[in-house]
Amino acid sequence: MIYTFKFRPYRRRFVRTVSTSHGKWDIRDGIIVRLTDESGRVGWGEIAPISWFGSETIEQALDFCRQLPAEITDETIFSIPDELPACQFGFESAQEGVGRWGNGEIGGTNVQWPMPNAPCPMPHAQFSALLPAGEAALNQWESLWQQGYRTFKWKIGVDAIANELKIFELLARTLPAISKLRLDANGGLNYEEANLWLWTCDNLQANRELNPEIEFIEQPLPVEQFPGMLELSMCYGTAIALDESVATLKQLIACYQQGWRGIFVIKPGIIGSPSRLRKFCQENQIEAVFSSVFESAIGRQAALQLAAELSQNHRAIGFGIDHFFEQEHTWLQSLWKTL
Ligand SMILES: O=C(O)CCC(=O)c1ccccc1C(=O)O
Ligand SMILES: [Mg+2]
Repeated sequence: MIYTFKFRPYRRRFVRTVSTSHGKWDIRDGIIVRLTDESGRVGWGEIAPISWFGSETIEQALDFCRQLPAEITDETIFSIPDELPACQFGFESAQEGVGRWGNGEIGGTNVQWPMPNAPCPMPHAQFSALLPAGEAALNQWESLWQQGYRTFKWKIGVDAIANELKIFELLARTLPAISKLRLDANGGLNYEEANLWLWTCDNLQANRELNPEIEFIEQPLPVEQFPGMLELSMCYGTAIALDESVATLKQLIACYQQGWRGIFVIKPGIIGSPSRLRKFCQENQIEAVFSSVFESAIGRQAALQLAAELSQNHRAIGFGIDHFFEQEHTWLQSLWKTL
């Protein structure tokens, strides 16, 4: 199959700054990809790298798109190197999506426009909502609760541990006991701090009827300290989820082979080839939690499709939708006009 290929870089500002142990993040840079097959059917894809997380940079992704010819084939798509995992995802999901996008009308013309024709592929999905870091979490959870969220994620390893433990205690006391809380350190703790967090969580779980369930701590230690996380996972009742350590499929397979049987956070947007992820998940039963990379509705559609196919558990998926960017719909429409 031959496809006409077009792409368009974008830049969007988050409604609220995202704070992690890596610092502040205000702007999401990405690339929208459009493939048109010989019969005129269109497929949309999104490349949304996070280089500090282990994917290629936006510049590398742009260089790759720029050197491609105006017509590409399946072979082009399936031979994108592993060094460009966000590109593998963007192109492969665009290719898989050819013909699956809805018709709409913009300015009186009928178009295959970049909105999914199916609603969310997970009608009964439970989504997790990201709380703001620090004390702001204490004022924010309630409006998210009213929107229907029951699982929350709070970033730790951003401020001094003593301050965060105080806020955590307040947060745990305020959140309804039927809610779930995930803590995400983004690799920002040292071994002692990770022990202290896990110990605190275990203690809190001794009073389960009074407190929310602490579902897991995500990536407590830096990627290089895999043995430390393996050890910690055997010492506490509170679970550990690997995230940065399993950013790409190659890393995920390496952690699995080194004996990790805890939770794997899968960010489809940067993991690499969706078809190879599918194959791995079908051959190996892993406990996966799917999560966003703050992509637009285009990348989200493909990521949720994969989550629907591959997650075989009760865990909420980390796509706090509709509160990261403003005016998604308008943005998508204007984007269509330029492609
Ligand atoms: O996983 C979620 O619940 C939301 C997404 C999220 O936290 C995230 C989004 C972009 C980059 C890194 C991360 C992260 O999990 O560390
Ligand atoms: Mg994380």
